[in-house]
Amino acid sequence: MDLPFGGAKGGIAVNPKTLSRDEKERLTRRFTQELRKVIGPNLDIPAPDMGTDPQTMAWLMDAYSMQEGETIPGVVTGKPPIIGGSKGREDAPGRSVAIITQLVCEYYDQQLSETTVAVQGYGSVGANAARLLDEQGATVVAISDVNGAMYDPAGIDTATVPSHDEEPEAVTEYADTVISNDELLTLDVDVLIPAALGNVITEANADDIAADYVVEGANGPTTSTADSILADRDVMVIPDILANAGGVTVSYFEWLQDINRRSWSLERVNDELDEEMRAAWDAVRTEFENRDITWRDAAYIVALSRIAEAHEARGLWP
Ligand SMILES: NC(=O)C1=CN([C@@H]2O[C@H](COP(=O)(O)OP(=O)(O)OC[C@H]3O[C@@H](n4cnc5c(N)ncnc54)[C@H](OP(=O)(O)O)[C@@H]3O)[C@@H](O)[C@H]2O)C=CC1
Ligand SMILES: O=C(O)CCC(=O)C(=O)O
Repeated sequence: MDLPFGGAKGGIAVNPKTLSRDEKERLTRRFTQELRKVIGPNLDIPAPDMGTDPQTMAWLMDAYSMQEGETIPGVVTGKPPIIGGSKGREDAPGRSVAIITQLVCEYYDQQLSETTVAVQGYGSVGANAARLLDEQGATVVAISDVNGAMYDPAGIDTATVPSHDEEPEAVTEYADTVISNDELLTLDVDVLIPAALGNVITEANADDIAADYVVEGANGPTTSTADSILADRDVMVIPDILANAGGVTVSYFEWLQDINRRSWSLERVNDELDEEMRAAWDAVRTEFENRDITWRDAAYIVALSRIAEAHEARGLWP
C-alpha cells in the first residue's frame, strides 16, 4: 500500500521501507480520514495538495510522532510555525513565483510597472504571487478561484480580495466583472501565472494563449503538447520546477530548523529564499543562453547535470 505522502503542502522524510505493513496501513487510514475531512472529494483531483494547509501537516506530524513515542518535527514540513513550522513557508511558493516573474521581466526589458498579469488560483501560490507583484508595481488584471475569475483591466487591489486561506471560494463575490477560468487563461496580458490545477494549458487552448510569458505557479499546468505549441509560438514558459520552487526550498529550511531545534526569523527565511531563487535563475539562464533552448529544457539540464555529476563523483557513471 502506498502512503499518501509527498506533494502535500510540505514534504515528508519518512522512508516507507522502514515501516511495517501494519504501521503503513494504520497511518494511511488515519491520514486519509483527516485529509478527507478537509478536502473531501478533492482528494482525487490532479493537484491533491490544493486545499490542504499547515494544520493538515500538523496532523501528519502528530500521526507519525505517535508511532515513535516522541514528537519528530522534521518528519514533515509546511507545519504551523508554533509547532516547528518555518516562518514564511506559507508565502514561499508565491514569493518565488514573484521573484522569478520579476527576473523574467528584467531579462526581457519589460518594466514591471508596465506589465499586466493574470493569475489562476488565489491560494498559497496564486494570492501570494499576485499580491507581491501588485506591491512591486505590476497591474494584476485577473485572479480566480474555483468559481471563476475577477477581471478588471484597470488593475485589482489584490490586498482587498481574500485568499483561499482567508475565505475560500470568495474571489468572484468581490468582483464587478466575472469571467471563466478558461477565459482568464487566454487574456491578452504580458504574464500568465497558472497557480491552481495541473494540465490547464493543453493542445485545445495553447494556440489561444495570448500572454508573452507563462510563469508556472501550479505543478504541471502545461501539457507537453501545449508546451511544444507555445515554444513554436515563441511564448516563453518558465517551468514550475524553477518558478514555484520557493515552497520546497523553505521546506528544506524548515527541516534544517527542525533537526537543529532552531527557529529562523522571517527576514532570514526570505533573504535566504531570495538568494537561492536568484542562484537557480542564474544557473538556468546560463543554459538557456548557451544552448538556445526553452526555459524548461534549460531547467531540466541544470537538474539532470547535477545528478549526473553526483553519479560521476561516486564513480557510478559508466
Ligand atoms: N503550496 C505549495 O507549497 C506549493 C503548491 N504548488 C502547486 O500550486 C498549485 C496551487 O496550490 P496552493 O496554492 O498550495 O493551493 P491552495 O489550496 O492554497 O489554493 C488553491 C487555489 O486554487 C483554486 N482552485 C481550486 N480549484 C480550481 C479550479 N478548478 N480552477 C481554478 N481555480 C481553482 C482555489 O479556489 P477556492 O478558494 O475556491 O477553493 C484556491 O484559490 C497546485 O498545483 C500545487 O501543486 C506548487 C509548489 C508549492
Ligand atoms: O514542501 C515540499 O516539499 C513540497 C512543496 C510542494 O507542494 C510542491 O513543490 O509541489
